[in-house]
Amino acid sequence: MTTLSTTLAKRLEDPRLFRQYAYVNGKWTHGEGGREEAVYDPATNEAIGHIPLLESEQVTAAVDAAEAAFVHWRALRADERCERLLAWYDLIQTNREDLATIMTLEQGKPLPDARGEVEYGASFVRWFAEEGKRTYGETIPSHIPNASLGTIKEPVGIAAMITPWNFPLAMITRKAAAALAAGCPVIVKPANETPFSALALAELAERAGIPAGIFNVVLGDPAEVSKILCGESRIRALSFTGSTRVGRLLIEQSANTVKRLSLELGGNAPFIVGPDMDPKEAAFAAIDAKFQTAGQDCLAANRILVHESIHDEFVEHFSERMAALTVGNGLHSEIDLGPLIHRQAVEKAAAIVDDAISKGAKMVGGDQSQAPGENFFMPVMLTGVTAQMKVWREENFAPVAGITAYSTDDEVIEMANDTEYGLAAYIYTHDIRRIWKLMRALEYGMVSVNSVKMTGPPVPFGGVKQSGLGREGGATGIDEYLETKYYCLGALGSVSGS
Ligand SMILES: NC(=O)c1ccc[n+]([C@@H]2O[C@H](COP(=O)([O-])OP(=O)(O)OC[C@H]3O[C@@H](n4cnc5c(N)ncnc54)[C@H](O)[C@@H]3O)[C@@H](O)[C@H]2O)c1
Ligand SMILES: N[C@@H](CC=O)C(=O)O
Repeated sequence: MTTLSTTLAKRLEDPRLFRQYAYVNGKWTHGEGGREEAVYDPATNEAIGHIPLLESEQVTAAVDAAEAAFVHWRALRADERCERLLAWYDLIQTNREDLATIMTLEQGKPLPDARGEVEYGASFVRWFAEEGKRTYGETIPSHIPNASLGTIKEPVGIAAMITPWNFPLAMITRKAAAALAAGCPVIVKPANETPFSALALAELAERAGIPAGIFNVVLGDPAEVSKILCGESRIRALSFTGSTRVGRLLIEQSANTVKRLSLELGGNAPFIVGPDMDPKEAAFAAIDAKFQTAGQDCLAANRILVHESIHDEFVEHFSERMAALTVGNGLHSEIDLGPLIHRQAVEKAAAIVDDAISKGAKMVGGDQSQAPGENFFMPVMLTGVTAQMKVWREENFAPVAGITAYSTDDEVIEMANDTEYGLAAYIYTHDIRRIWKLMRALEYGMVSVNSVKMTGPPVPFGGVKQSGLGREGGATGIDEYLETKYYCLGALGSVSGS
């Protein structure tokens, strides 16, 4: 195995958080076939480390380990699991700076954003540590003489998690903490672009006293590993965050084993600005909603729909503010946008911009000769975008903002809903009737009114249409990992009220 890269070695207070192995059954594991893959810092294209690609038997060994460990983990009291999860939470917080550094190096996002993600990811661990103590069943008024009826909640079983590269830590903790709190062992397959955050979480889980076999990280060829996880009948729940394309594939592959599926898929968020808004305030909010994580966010405001009466002023403020955004290596200070994850993402963004221009959109910004490296993409504003353009139809996952004008509420509702996606939508207006009308008519799982920030542990995060199935976080997030067992206790004798 290749040695720790000098960049990382120098930067971490605790170099043991940087692991270049898979983590199976409490052991750091290399690939038995000798296959490995390099992981690159997208800002510099420097290899920051290597990961092993496990053989299929090694992935199956993770399932064996989880199966064996399940017996003990589910038997713990909820408050005992809570304590381990809180210890994990504390360790994540204590090692925040190292975790943020690892994340910036593998994902590219600016260090302050990476610190924010570590906090955000940790917050799910604390939330579910507590929620695990509240997995109540029900008492059901009986319709059967002399019987008592009710439900209890039981862990669904081994849960597999396949996670994306854009939020390499929080997308794991939002799933894993819920499953662990429910009493389920977990097998995580992170994106190969960003495995080191997942492996650091495993190191901290071990230190927190989470037993061997309960939190596993498998690495390998994504299609190969996912096929095994989907086809494994002992894995009872599969939680995936990623593209709708891969989500569809996983649904197909899981059909034979009839698993519980939780899918957090792509988004194509509309950002609607009403005629009563201050165009500057709305433009600044739209900038925040579009350009975080360099636009590589499922919540990114892709289609900005502005009332015609304030459109031109809005566009002016938007372009002024966009021009002030700084693009560079996320490790440097005062950076707003880091690189895209790899060169293909840059090429895809360029193709989306070219397509829009060829169909009549006007471009502001986007002088790519100013890009500080080959994976960087300078932010672009496109005005006059239409439903025929890729920028409207596809999730661009890049700093490309499409803006267009509308004239009536009914028109903007139709425009906003004109997509296969239904994850999140933003509304900016202070008119309560308009807010209510739009909020009810928008076909989205989450609607945020006059606020860019909408997520956090208490929130049922998830989409409708082809943006996914199920909800993560909130009071219901743990249900994705619980089965309801109904019981009927018969022949109890006659008890009044039974
Ligand atoms: N709804 C949400 O909560 C949410 C959150 C974050 C990201 N996302 C979505 O994730 C996407 C970006 O992430 P991404 O590019 O990593 O997504 P992706 O679908 O390409 O990859 C996600 C995961 O699937 C794996 N994968 C890739 N190809 C596979 C295959 N053929 N078979 C099985 N697994 C495969 C990857 O290794 C990774 O672990 C965007 O569409 C974004 O909207 C959604
Ligand atoms: N920002 C999202 C992740 C989407 O890419 C979240 O908060 O979960």
